[in-house]
Amino acid sequence: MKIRVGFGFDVHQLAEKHPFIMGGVNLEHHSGAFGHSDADVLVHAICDGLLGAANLRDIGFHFSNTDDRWKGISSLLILKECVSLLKEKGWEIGNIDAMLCLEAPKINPHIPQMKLNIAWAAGISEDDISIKATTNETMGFIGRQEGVVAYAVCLIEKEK
Ligand SMILES: Nc1ccn([C@@H]2O[C@H](COP(=O)(O)O)[C@@H](O)[C@H]2O)c(=O)n1
Ligand SMILES: C[C@@]1(CO)OP(=O)(O)OP(=O)(O)OC[C@H]1O
Repeated sequence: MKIRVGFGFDVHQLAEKHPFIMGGVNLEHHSGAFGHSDADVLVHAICDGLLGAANLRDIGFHFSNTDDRWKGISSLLILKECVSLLKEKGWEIGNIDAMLCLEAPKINPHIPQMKLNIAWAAGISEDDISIKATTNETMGFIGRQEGVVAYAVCLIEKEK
C-alpha cells in the first residue's frame, strides 16, 4: 500500500451581512465569511490537504477565483470534484483531521452535522473525519473576529 499525507490551510475574512458556512453548516452568527465561493474555510483546507497529498496542485489551480462558474458555489461540490481528481489517479482517502481557529460561535455543537456533510461530499465514513476547534485567545485578527482560519491534514492511499 502506498500512502501520502497532505496539509491544507485556508483563511477567510469575516463581515456582517454574510452567511457563515462551515463544513456545509450555516452557522448563526452576527457576521459571516466571504469569498468567491461560499467561503467554507474548513472544506477549502480539506480540499488543499487532499490535493496536496496527491500532488495535484491546489484548490485555486482547479477552481479559479476569477471563474464565474464557481461564484457562490457550495464548497462541498468543490470537495466532491477534488475527490474525483484523486480517484482518477487511483487514490482513496484514509482519514482527515481538521482544526478550526475562530473566536465564535462555538463549533462543538455543529461538528456532527459538519462530519456528515463532509462524509457525503468525500464519499467516506464520518469515522474517518475529525474536526476540532480552538479560539485564538482574543489575539490578532482571529481574536478580533476579522477572520477565520482552518488547517487540515489528510492521508490518502492506493495499492502499489
Ligand atoms: N469556536 C470554538 C472555539 C473553541 N471551541 C471548543 O472550546 C474549547 C476551548 O477553546 P479554547 O480556545 O479556550 O482552548 C476547544 O477545545 C473546543 O472544544 C469551540 O467549540 N468553538
Ligand atoms: C474556493 C475558490 C473558488 O473559486 O474561491 P474562494 O471562495 O475565494 O476561496 P479560496 O480559499 O480563496 O480558494 C480559491 C478558489 O478555489
